[in-house]
Amino acid sequence: MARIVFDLDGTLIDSAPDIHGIANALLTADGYDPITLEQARDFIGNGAAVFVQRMRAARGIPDSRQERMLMDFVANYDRAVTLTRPYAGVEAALRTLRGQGHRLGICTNKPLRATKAVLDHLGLSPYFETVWGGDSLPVHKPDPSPLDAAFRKLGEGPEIYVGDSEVDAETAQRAMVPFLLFTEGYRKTSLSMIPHTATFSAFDGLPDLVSSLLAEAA
Ligand SMILES: O=C(O)COP(=O)(O)O
Ligand SMILES: [Mg+2]
Repeated sequence: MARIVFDLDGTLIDSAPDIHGIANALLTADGYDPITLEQARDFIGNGAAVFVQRMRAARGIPDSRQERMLMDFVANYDRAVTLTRPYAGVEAALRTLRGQGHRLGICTNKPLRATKAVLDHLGLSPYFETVWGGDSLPVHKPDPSPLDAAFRKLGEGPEIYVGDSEVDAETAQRAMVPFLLFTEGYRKTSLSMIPHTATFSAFDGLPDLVSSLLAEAA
């Protein structure tokens, strides 16, 4: 049985529409033009503070506004769940993996409260024994500490990290764990630029991919 840890945004859930919504509420309240959904998607992956920095850069908003905008962004984040959907086949894949005895966790750069709120809203919380957010520790991905911590909580057994981005690939490398790259998320570069053990484009293929990876390693 393996310990399998998942990234969240762009991996298990398509959350960009909700994050786009909070971003534009902040921008328009201050008289700035909204950003596009593509921009919002591109800004996700390094946590809330970097998202707000990238959003400000796109609209020429001075650094002095960072702290206030980040506070407002995070304050609205827990309620930003209504437009978010799991990718096709996610829940069935999680159920299968759990049924096979694997132990599952989350390691995301999303703030922990917002992470728990969206997992609860989508009914996905029961699948995960441990959840680590971007603010669970003083450091976040690509620092491997939260990923290491998630694996420690899941006990013993082979480790696998599943994610969608350059940040996740670097985190897995630094933690020295195999990395499965979901190709349909929010990555910014081509697959060949992102170190990975294997890729997958649909969740119905994930349980078999995990089985073959574990068989190879055995
Ligand atoms: O950047 C974020 O806030 C979250 O992104 P992640 O779930 O892909 O780590
Ligand atoms: Mg991601």
